[in-house]
Amino acid sequence: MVNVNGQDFNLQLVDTAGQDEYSIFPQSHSMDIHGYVLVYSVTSMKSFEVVQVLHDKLLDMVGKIQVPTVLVGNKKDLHMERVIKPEEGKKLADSWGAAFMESSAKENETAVEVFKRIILEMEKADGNAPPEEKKCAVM
Ligand SMILES: Nc1nc2c(ncn2[C@@H]2O[C@H](COP(=O)(O)OP(=O)(O)OP(=O)(O)O)[C@@H](O)[C@H]2O)c(=O)[nH]1
Repeated sequence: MVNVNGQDFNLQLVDTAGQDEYSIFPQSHSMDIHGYVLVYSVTSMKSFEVVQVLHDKLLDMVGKIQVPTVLVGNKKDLHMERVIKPEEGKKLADSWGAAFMESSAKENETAVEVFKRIILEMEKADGNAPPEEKKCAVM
């Protein structure tokens, strides 16, 4: 349960644990997903490339030019190992019309913030529909 602007949202999360950019989407094709959180590591160029492939695939899959998405650069605590600048992440997110933030799994706060941001993105896409149906699925 996440509270955004005084309203409670029941979030159902679908994790893609262990899948890569080649295997990820066919299995989840039929699921009712409202928003996507795409996470890369600021310490890995490869992961930054992978989220771009994933984003292309997911647009193909849903057949839309834009879906509610938050791009997250994780591991921002690893200052010495950083290879992707915040501006690069922001630029990519802007090109998708997505929200962008950096996070660290070591900070609870930023983890909660990710879920608040995706709810806001889903609400935006929904044109701030009336609050009858507030069940969301996030992948
Ligand atoms: N320092 C630091 N380490 C992190 C952070 N997030 C994840 N890790 C570490 O990175 C490793 C991989 O994390 P996972 O959560 O398994 O990554 P994943 O991409 O979900 O992996 P799969 O579920 O197998 O796809 C673990 O050792 C985590 O402890 C972070 O924000 N900071």
